[in-house]
Amino acid sequence: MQLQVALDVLDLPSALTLANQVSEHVDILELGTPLVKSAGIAAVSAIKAAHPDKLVFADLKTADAGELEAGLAFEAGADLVTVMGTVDDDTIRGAVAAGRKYGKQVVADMIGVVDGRVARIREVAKLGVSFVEIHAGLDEQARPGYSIQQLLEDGRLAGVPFSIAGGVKVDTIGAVREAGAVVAVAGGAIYNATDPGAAAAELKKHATR
Ligand SMILES: O=C(CO)[C@H](O)[C@H](O)COP(=O)(O)O
Repeated sequence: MQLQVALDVLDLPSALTLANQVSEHVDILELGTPLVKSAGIAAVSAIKAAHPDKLVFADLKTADAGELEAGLAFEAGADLVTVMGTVDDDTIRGAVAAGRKYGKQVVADMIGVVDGRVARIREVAKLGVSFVEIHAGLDEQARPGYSIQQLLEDGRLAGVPFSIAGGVKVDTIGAVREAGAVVAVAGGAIYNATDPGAAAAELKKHATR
């Protein structure tokens, strides 16, 4: 299973610093949505230039004009982009068309889908995305009683390639791997750590065990 770090910081210098601290332990460097909104699409080019050996993931969370937005990120150097799993199928198809044009990958982000999630995961998988991100966002995670377990259960049931995002930590990443995820996404568990490099190394150990 690959490990993806979400660089959920708000400016490019902080993102470059964090990427330098963790890159040797991760497979995918994700520019979080707030970073792209704050620093712009040029931040994708800067991270790719600093880490050409890593996959760069632009978490655009595109909701419309899929081909146009995905194309912007691919043109800037992204290897993967996200499109929302809830949006019009043609938006997802458009992003996939851009992926084919650039030889890059599109990921459908299922944030906000709870009821009927397995059925929608199977539908979007048929639209040509590389994998589906089963995701509980930061707001959902903040609610009392949140557990990552339902994400894992839906991943097992869906029967298509999936990643998991939603507060992945050292004590849950083993279960993410056992559920069959192709990628585990970790943001807070890395960027909130006193030593982000050590935190990423520990997660990577559990991701590949
Ligand atoms: O996309 C995101 C929020 O929308 C985050 O980047 C993703 O949830 C990973 O961060 P964390 O591990 O802190 O949940």
